[in-house]
Amino acid sequence: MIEFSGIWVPMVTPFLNGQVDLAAAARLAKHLAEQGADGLVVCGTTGESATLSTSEQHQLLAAVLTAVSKDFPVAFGISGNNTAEVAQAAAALNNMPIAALLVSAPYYVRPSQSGILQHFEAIAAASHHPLIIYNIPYRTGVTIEPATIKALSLNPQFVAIKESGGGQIEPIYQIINETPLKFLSGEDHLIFISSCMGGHGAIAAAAHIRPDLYKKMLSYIQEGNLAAARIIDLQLRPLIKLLFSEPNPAVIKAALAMQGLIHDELRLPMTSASAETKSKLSMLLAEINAI
Ligand SMILES: O=C(O)C1=N[C@H](C(=O)O)C[C@H](O)C1
Repeated sequence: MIEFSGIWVPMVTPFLNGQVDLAAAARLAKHLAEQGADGLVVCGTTGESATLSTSEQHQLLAAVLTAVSKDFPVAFGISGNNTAEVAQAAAALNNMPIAALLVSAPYYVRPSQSGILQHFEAIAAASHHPLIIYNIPYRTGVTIEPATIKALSLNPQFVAIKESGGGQIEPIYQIINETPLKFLSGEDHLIFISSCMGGHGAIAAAAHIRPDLYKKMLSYIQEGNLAAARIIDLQLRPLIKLLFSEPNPAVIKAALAMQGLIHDELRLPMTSASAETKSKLSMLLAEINAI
């Protein structure tokens, strides 16, 4: 039984000379599992999935699934703004041993809440996998309102939500208290707060670096030791801020390159972090013993 809780890492996609670096992806997946991540997401936002062909996405998924143990959960991100195509893409993954699909709202076209509901229902009908709803309005252009999330949660195929709603507290309360969904923060700087509110963890790109610290913070919160959890939160906060100071995943890739895990390469239109950010980054990584 997969627990959709704890600290999941939406993996970057390593590149080498313009190609997906499958060996580095496998190495990174293994490293994150050994460092204590509770699960991985392949082809999330951080995975630059918008620049990957379907065949590259599937090869990447296969490389990651082969690198980790059979019972280690790996979710896969799908998105799109043509419901029939996204449902077809979901159905194509029905035989893959993945833990769940992470599905964002249709981007760019700004549908009504009824359209969003029907989009998710069509994907659920096409898929044999559990689904994680991904609410990220600053990227898609549309918010999945709490009422829509509640309606979707009546279908047990929807198991969790990754909430990146910009930090408004009221929807977080409503989702945690009025739906059976596992609440996973998609706002890395709000993991402490949302977990104190009853959230179940996070899908956090920042947790590429020292996932063990995020897990420790979460278990202190669950034990009611808020003072100890706050110390970790305060320790992580400057790094989280820097990791998102340039378009993600530039700074995270720079950090992983400093750790010797991947090459510091992105696909256009994404670009590498600036030299100034990299010099601040090496200091902050050293402070938390990450390099
Ligand atoms: O890929 C993800 O999943 C995440 N992406 C977010 C973003 O870049 O918008 C950040 C979050 O940590 C997880």
